[in-house]
Amino acid sequence: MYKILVTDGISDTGLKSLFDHPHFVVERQPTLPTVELKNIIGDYDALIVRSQTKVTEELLEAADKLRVIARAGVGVDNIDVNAATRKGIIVINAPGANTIAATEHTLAMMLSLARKIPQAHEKTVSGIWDRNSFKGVELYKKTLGVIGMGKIGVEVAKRAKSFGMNILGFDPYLTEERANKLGITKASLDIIAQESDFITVHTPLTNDTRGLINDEYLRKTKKGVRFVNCARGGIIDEKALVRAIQEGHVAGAALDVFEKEPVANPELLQNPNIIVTPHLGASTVEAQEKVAEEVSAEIIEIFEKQSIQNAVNMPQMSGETQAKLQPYLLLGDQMGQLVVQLLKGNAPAKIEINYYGDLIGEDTELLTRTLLKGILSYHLSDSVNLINVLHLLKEQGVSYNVQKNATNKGFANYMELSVSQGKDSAKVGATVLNGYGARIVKINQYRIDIKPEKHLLYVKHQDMPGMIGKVGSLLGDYQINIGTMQVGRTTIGGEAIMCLTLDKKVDANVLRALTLIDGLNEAQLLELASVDSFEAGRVKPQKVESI
Ligand SMILES: NC(=O)C1=CN([C@@H]2O[C@H](COP(=O)(O)OP(=O)(O)OC[C@H]3O[C@@H](n4cnc5c(N)ncnc54)[C@H](O)[C@@H]3O)[C@@H](O)[C@H]2O)C=CC1
Ligand SMILES: O=C(O)C(=O)COP(=O)(O)O
Repeated sequence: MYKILVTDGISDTGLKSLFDHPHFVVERQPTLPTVELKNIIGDYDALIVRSQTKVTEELLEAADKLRVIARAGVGVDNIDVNAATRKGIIVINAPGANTIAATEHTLAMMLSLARKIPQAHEKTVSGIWDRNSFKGVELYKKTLGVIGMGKIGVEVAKRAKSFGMNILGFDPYLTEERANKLGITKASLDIIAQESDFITVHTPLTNDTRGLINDEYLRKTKKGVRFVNCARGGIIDEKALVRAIQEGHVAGAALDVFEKEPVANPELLQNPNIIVTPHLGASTVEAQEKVAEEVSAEIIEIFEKQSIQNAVNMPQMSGETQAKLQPYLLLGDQMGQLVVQLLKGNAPAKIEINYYGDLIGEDTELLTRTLLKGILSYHLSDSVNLINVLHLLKEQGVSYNVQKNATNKGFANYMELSVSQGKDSAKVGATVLNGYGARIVKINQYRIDIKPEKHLLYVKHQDMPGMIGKVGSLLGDYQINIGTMQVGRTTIGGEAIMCLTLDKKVDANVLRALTLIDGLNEAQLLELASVDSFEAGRVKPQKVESI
């Protein structure tokens, strides 16, 4: 049973799939301060929040079971994503689910700003019929600068066009071609400043966008410009904005979001040219159902199927790519486990991953993380997962390098994983054979062909007659059934290897007895996590014995 904690006001209808699911228990704590949240967070497997709950590093320190933080919305600036990543916690959001709500709110704010609707409403309900103080301006034929042409920016631009506005768009990802298709003009920030009558921001709050609209930028803007911010407080520097409005350079602003929420700054709240709403951009019935539905569905997928769609701290990839990579993921994890065991207890200092064949055309980031996790999980156990593996690798000072090779290794697809520590090194090569499944086809310098199974016996011996029989009969004496056996050698009569799949684990006595066979130099038991225990996030390999 997985326990889900829901803080902030999240739609019951949207959470229905979780409420109805037999494997999940949902508990609500909508108003708990962070300090108290810290006392209970240790009990939960997943946390669902909106923008109000601050998911800090301190809170996460107490979150020992937490595997998923779900943001029922878009912006994750209230979540310490780095701290979550270090702890191996997946952070997901619901991109797109509130796009229309935020878009419509932006348009509502722009129209309200242009026609002073909130000010006029307030006066009218107070009993004063004032038809002189609220002369507005039209949007028609005005220029709107849209900074951040992502999902919301684009929808705002489309709707503003229907008001007869001329649109200038700025976004590092906006191409000329896309701008033409949207019927807008791709512009620089400076051109937007010089030409816009209205400027609306739709970027996330990042180090780059904090204070993007500051004193210096405001000085470049056209006199009488009006600003809308329904994205994040802090993108427009509030002090600079108030100054520019007081000086009469900026005509007004409509703000839904603030540097500090709830907003208390009287300079903003009492300025007659600034209209405000309390972070309502996503607050529609439809958007709230949709964000909650999306994160609920994803939480179920993550816990039940280990499939992740919208993680902000994991590589994003299409369903098609995920499906293509699926057969390689378990194999990749097993290769990692195998190669580190071949280093005999040493932790690798360097890791080399090489992809060949069909794999070079794929987005292999997830596969790379899986291979690396397989390696690290041997020493770090289940504290390592696909989320924190790169961070842990860095922390351990292990370097890794990935190469995609155009050369062919004789297989339609092939991956090779090499690890080294000082003068010790180990290598495992593997492929997925169409119709036959995963195969380990190389161990160190030896070519072999084995299906990865839970218990493997790796033997180094002299290449001479009778060795296979001796190993086979000794294992038989101990009632150990052999599934498959493969031998490999590089020169006749030189050192050779045997790799056997066994039906059960062999103990140290058997390994010792094997090394007493004349000509047998080394026997090592290799253990792989079974298919059943493979989860995208966690694999628990056993430590190996080797003689
Ligand atoms: N007021 C509210 O209740 C809501 C606020 N939001 C906020 O709106 C913002 C935009 O959301 P979406 O459009 O869904 O996100 P999105 O990810 O689709 O778009 C963001 C765009 O900003 C662009 N960008 C990033 N840095 C930039 C920079 N320095 N200059 C120009 N563009 C830059 C990105 O390239 C991207 O295209 C987010 O901050 C989100 O949190 C979203 C929903 C509701
Ligand atoms: O989705 C976003 O980024 C929002 O800002 C919406 O915030 P909320 O979920 O309404 O607290």
